[in-house]
Amino acid sequence: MSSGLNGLLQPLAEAVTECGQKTPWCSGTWDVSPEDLKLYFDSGENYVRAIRLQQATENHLEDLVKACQPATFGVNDQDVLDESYRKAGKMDTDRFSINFNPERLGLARAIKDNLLGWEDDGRNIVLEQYKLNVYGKGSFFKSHKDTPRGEKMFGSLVVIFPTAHEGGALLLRHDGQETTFDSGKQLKDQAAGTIAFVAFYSDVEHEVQVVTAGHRVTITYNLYFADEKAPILLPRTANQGAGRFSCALKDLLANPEFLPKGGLLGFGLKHQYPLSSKPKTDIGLENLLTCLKGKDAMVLRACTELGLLTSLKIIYNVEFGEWLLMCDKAIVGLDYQVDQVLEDLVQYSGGVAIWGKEEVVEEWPELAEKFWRKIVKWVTPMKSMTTHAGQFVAYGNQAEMAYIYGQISLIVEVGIPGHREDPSTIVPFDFTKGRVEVDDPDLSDSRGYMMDEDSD
Ligand SMILES: O=C(O)CCC(=O)C(=O)O
Ligand SMILES: [Fe+2]
Repeated sequence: MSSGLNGLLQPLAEAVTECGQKTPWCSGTWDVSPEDLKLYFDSGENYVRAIRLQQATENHLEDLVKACQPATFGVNDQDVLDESYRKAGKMDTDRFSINFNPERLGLARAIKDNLLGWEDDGRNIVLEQYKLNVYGKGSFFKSHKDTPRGEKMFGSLVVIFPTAHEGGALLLRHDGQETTFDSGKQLKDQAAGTIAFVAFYSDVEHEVQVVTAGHRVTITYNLYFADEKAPILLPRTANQGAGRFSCALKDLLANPEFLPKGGLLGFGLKHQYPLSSKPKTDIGLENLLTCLKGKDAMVLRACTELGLLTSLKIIYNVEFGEWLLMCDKAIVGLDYQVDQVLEDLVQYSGGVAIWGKEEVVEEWPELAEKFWRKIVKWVTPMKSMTTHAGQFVAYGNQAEMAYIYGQISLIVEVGIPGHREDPSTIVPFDFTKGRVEVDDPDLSDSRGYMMDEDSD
């Protein structure tokens, strides 16, 4: 029976895979006027200096280096200066000023269109100037993810100014995809009034390779979704993949053999999203529905358009992989060493068990009877997290742990044939009636609550 269902889900799963081809970054060069490249900065000696970046000499740039402070980075909530991990100069926004404005120059618009695929969409993004950095000879920044600064933050923009440099390429990695952007080479043969830029989603791991000559001067921006009232911010451009997914889903819902008793479909999201890490906060995941990226947004849009009820959930892998628990919010601040973790989590988070390990369920059927309330059919592999905080070290560009990246799943409620958009028609799962339709999940992808943002 379950293999029949798996067979029916195959075209849907393939359609999602196909939509994932778009890269989670975009890059290029942009022409600007000489006036945009005039940088004013606090020399640290009670006067302000100005340099024209497009014609700055090595001496000018050395003055800029002297006015910078060594760049630190965040390891969990500690601000760390460690020049074996990050060697660069930084200047905070209150110490410099520049005419260059990505919104006025149309760069913000291009990023919205390219990274998010939001051409024709009236809604918007907001850029926040974050820091100026100077990477002189020997400077670098090892692999990290930019620290999330709120649910609405979805990415980063790095603008690289036309000062001659060699090395210092930016390496980007995400989910098996990888690219390198060598700004020194990109800018070398361009007119003096050209900048280079790279924008990427927040969960992209990246590193700056060693600068071997010259100075690489950058300004980084945090990218946010604008605060919109509309419930869903989604790409409007119907790309081919999205159309195919939508058709596959429509066909499936029309097929009476598909989930004859109704049920839950699960999509492990491709991207990670910022979750509040404040203990015992009651922040649900609904807000993140407006912040989905790339193909995650596409799946949500298609399901919503077909009238299906959707929600975001965190799947916790608890008690060393013995149970999977589906929760509406992130769980922070509980003592995870207690024996009764399953019961605690159900009580504090309103979670429900969606799977139990066979041996455990056989030994404690009363637990399964009490907690096992739902089953989920996964279209894209489930993304689960363990609740063991402190197991991983998070390397970010800032010491801040108000938000940490988490793995989230989209759950779609599918009613019985003819009433697909009515979740109340779903025949409740009853553990005592057997495990027939349950596949064992692949737990190999379970991650710690604090995501591992590897250091090498
Ligand atoms: O300069 C770059 O290309 C990236 C810098 C970076 O990753 C950061 O400041 O967090
Ligand atoms: Fe970064």
